[in-house]
Amino acid sequence: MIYTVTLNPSIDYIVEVEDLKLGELNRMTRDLKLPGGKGINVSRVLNQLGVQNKAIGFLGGFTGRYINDWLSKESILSDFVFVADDTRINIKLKSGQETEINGSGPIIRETEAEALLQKLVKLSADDIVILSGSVPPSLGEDFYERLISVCKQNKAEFVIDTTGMALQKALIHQPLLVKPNHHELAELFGVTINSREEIIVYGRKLLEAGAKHVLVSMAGEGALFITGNKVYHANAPEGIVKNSVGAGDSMIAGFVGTLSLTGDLLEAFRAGVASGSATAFSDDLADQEHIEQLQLLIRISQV
Ligand SMILES: Nc1ncnc2c1ncn2[C@@H]1O[C@H](COP(=O)(O)OP(=O)(O)O)[C@@H](O)[C@H]1O
Ligand SMILES: O=P(O)(O)OC[C@H]1O[C@](O)(COP(=O)(O)O)[C@@H](O)[C@@H]1O
Repeated sequence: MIYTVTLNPSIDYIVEVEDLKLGELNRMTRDLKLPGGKGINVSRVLNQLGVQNKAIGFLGGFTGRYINDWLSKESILSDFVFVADDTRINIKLKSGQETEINGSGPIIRETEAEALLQKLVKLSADDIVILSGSVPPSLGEDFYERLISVCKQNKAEFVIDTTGMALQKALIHQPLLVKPNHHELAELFGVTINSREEIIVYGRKLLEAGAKHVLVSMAGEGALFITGNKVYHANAPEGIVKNSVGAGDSMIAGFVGTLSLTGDLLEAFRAGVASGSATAFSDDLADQEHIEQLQLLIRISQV
């Protein structure tokens, strides 16, 4: 079974304003409320791909109920810990450019944190746990380490998609996959990256630090897949970008879901890129038909 863990879910409130004027009244031309948070996005795309999975994490208040109801309607298995405080609302403002304003998240008590860890005590070596997104400040920076240690004790594989120290500390525990975008990769090493060659240099450092496979996504430029001593590039298909929120999460879903079904790393890479692009070209996340269409347009070459 694949588990997705979203410590900090969100309602993504997508707002379109034609010509945003700061300090003035602006009227929305369109708005959309979607369940969000990285692991939840991964679960929704895995579901599209027909890959059984269970979403866990923390939900609270009216916003948490909205997300829970949405997941039930899509028949996604879930088992969240319900907390007293409201799940956050993240603003995704579209006005020419995409501007994101993400909340810090609700207060999580130690008893609630323990309840989440308890949901993973029966993991086995056949399971993959996808740990995604930011950590609400009240949980403490080491919470991913606590989750990883439960995965390791039960010999389950884990994937981690987060930033900064939490990602750095996870590498030694040999995650199945890490997927920074090229900006996050540069930030992680405190450098500026100007070329594909430099991305490969820093991507390889993540392998050396312990990751089993590394995907570096580059939005419209596609992605690099770094594994063993090989590096592959995949183009991103051409299309009209509607909403790239969740593109990275969709890529993780496509990769891990396909790897779990086929065991084929390059097919997983292809499905990952197609899923990311299908989401970028949609208002909501990618659907199965769109992912299948785009897979036909992806060329993978060894670098
Ligand atoms: N503008 C785009 N055109 C085509 N594909 C895109 C675009 N933006 C994202 N994607 C697809 O989604 C993947 C992940 O996107 P990216 O923006 O790099 O991740 P993140 O959401 O984590 O920042 C890319 O590798 C690509 O396949
Ligand atoms: O936990 P964080 O880092 O604040 O990110 C949460 C946000 O990331 C998203 O999961 C989208 O992530 P990606 O665009 O990187 O795939 C949104 O749904 C959500 O608002």
